[in-house]
Amino acid sequence: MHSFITSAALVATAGLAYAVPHELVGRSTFSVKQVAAGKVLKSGPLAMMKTYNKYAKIGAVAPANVVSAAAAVQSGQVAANPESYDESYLCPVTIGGQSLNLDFDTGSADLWVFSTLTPTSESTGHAMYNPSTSGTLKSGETWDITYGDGSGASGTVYADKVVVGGVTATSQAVEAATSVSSSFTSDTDDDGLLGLAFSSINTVSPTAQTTFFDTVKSTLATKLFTADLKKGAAGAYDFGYIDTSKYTGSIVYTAVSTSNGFWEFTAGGYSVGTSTTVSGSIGDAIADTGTTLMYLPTAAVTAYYKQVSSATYSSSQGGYVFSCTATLPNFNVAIGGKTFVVPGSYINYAPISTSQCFGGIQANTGIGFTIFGDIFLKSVFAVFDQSQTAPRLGFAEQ
Ligand SMILES: CNCc1ccc(Oc2cccnc2)o1
Repeated sequence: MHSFITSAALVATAGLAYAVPHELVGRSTFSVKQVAAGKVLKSGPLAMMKTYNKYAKIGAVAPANVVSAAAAVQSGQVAANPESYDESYLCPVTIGGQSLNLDFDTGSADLWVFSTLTPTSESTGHAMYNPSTSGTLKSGETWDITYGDGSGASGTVYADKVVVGGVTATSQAVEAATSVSSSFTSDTDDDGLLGLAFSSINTVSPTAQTTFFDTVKSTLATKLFTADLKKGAAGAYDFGYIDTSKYTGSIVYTAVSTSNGFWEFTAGGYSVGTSTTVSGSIGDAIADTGTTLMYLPTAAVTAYYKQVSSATYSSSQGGYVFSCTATLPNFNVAIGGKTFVVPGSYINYAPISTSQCFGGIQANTGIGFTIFGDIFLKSVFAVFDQSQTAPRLGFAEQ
């Protein structure tokens, strides 16, 4: 049981003079936020530091052990800056004190970067990690990754200090690229990826490495991170806490299966536009910040574009396209018993000609599961939560 009285008592026993907090003088009753018995908040030292800081002006000084205990508890926030058309979101990260912009990807588990080991013909225009400054080679370890869009990279592995929004991994596996595919070379905003899926799908061989989140999670105030992506504007990833100002209503949680290494869950019924007819269930899906679009079961895709008169499947473009002047219906999906709305305007992804636009909803044919990519995630506030006995996903309206 953690309560204000306890903290005040602690201040008293610490032999410190303290005035009765002014907001309590003369009051006979006050309420204190209770924490369920037995739920030990990792952020107890943080709470104490806040008390000491609050009364520093009247001389309260935190004992050294409280300072160090609080320092061991981390949390932080990093901006998620959209590329054009929100193709991906890039976040500033320092590696061995060197700054790179990385694509945070909840659909993969490798932290890899352009490096001084990448051929110049493949790395021109990118920030590069130089492992010789402070990196420690993980001898004999290599990596090789291929993504759903066919892009990929490979290389060798170092250990170095990685800082994300003030959260520090003192010895994080940093995968330095010795080869990258053309779509990475040409995307000069993107200096690599920071995987946030489960470490079971990390590609380093012979010794799989932990993701940045798995490396730091035991030091976080709460073992979770949140994604607050936005349409055409900077959002943020928060590590170690939930910022309640970033969403409206309540967060609903849904169970996660980790057997494929993804943040995999079961999405419920869907509907198109204002129609309330639930047209069946979406089913098995992953929450993937590293995928730009939504890839849904063909039945849902057909139902959606049936309501867009100019829509047609373009085999040359490899997806559904429609007139850029089309008024698109919302796409609604139930998760954890709550219906989330993807605004129709979010589903006009980008122009492909003077008159045709490419759909933000496409079919999951050949993928094997549904992907809720950035088109969905920028419509919600998402919680990637390992603070409970089993991992779970949380979603709220933003
Ligand atoms: C667009 N191709 C290059 C590129 C940027 C980010 C990624 O990585 C991906 C691609 C698809 C799914 N998940 C991560 O590839």
